Amino acid sequence: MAWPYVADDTSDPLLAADAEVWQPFTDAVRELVDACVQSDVDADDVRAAQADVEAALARLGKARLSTTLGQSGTVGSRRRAWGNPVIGVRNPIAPPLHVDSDPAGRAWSDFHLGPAYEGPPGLVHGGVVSLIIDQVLGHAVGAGRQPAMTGTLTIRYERGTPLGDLRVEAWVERREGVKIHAGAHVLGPDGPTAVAEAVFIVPRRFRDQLSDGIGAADQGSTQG
Ligand SMILES: CCCCCCCC(=O)SCCNC(=O)CCNC(=O)[C@H](O)C(C)(C)COP(=O)(O)OP(=O)(O)OC[C@H]1O[C@@H](n2cnc3c(N)ncnc32)[C@H](O)[C@@H]1OP(=O)(O)O
Repeated sequence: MAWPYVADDTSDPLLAADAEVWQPFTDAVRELVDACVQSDVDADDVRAAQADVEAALARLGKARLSTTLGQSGTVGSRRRAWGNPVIGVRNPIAPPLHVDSDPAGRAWSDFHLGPAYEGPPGLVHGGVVSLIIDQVLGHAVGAGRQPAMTGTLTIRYERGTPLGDLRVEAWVERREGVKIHAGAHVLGPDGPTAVAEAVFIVPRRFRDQLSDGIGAADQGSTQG
């Protein structure tokens, strides 16, 4: 089965101009989400703000994309990730994370999670921890330029992850044919809060793209 991408030949300057428009808007909506969980104004102000939001929704609803953002670009298009819930330029649900990676199969990000991500009191929701780990593992595995999807993700929550400034690190451990074994952890002020093991799988539909050598076990390297 082919990926459901629609051809997107938007030029880089047009993409950059589009990002300049959407980035500040998305930041403002993210602040709106924060205000939604933190504001302590009275009922009249809440109702007035609701009317303002509904007016904005009417304006934005005048035109809609015919596909999701992820489906709207070719494989190389940066716009594909704009709707991503961890890193997306156009997704206010995303914290967002800026993820760095290197070709050796490591990825990392320093990020901040506020009250919109709370699970237990003062702590990050476990599903959000998992979301972030999965994404950054994807960057570590993807740094080897290998299309692969999370097959199995196991997380041990060592202790609560406090809201605030955090770091996530992920790394490829080894390859076994179409399986890529990887690890990750989230670091809080007092050390690791969650530790993960994952198996990524090169999907059947991408296997004909396997470069020579990846088919054999290749311990400790993401280079293919
Ligand atoms: C920019 C970065 C973005 C990153 C985003 C973060 C990454 C993600 O969240 S991806 C989304 C979440 N993951 C998914 O939706 C995956 C859903 N699952 C699938 O699509 C498929 O089951 C898939 C691709 C994992 C495997 O399917 P398929 O390619 O048909 O595998 P298949 O040929 O049956 O099996 C190949 C090998 O993998 C193993 N395997 C298959 N599925 C799994 C699995 N889920 N876990 C572990 N091993 C598996 C098989 O046992 C087999 O091993 P062996 O060769 O030793 O017998």
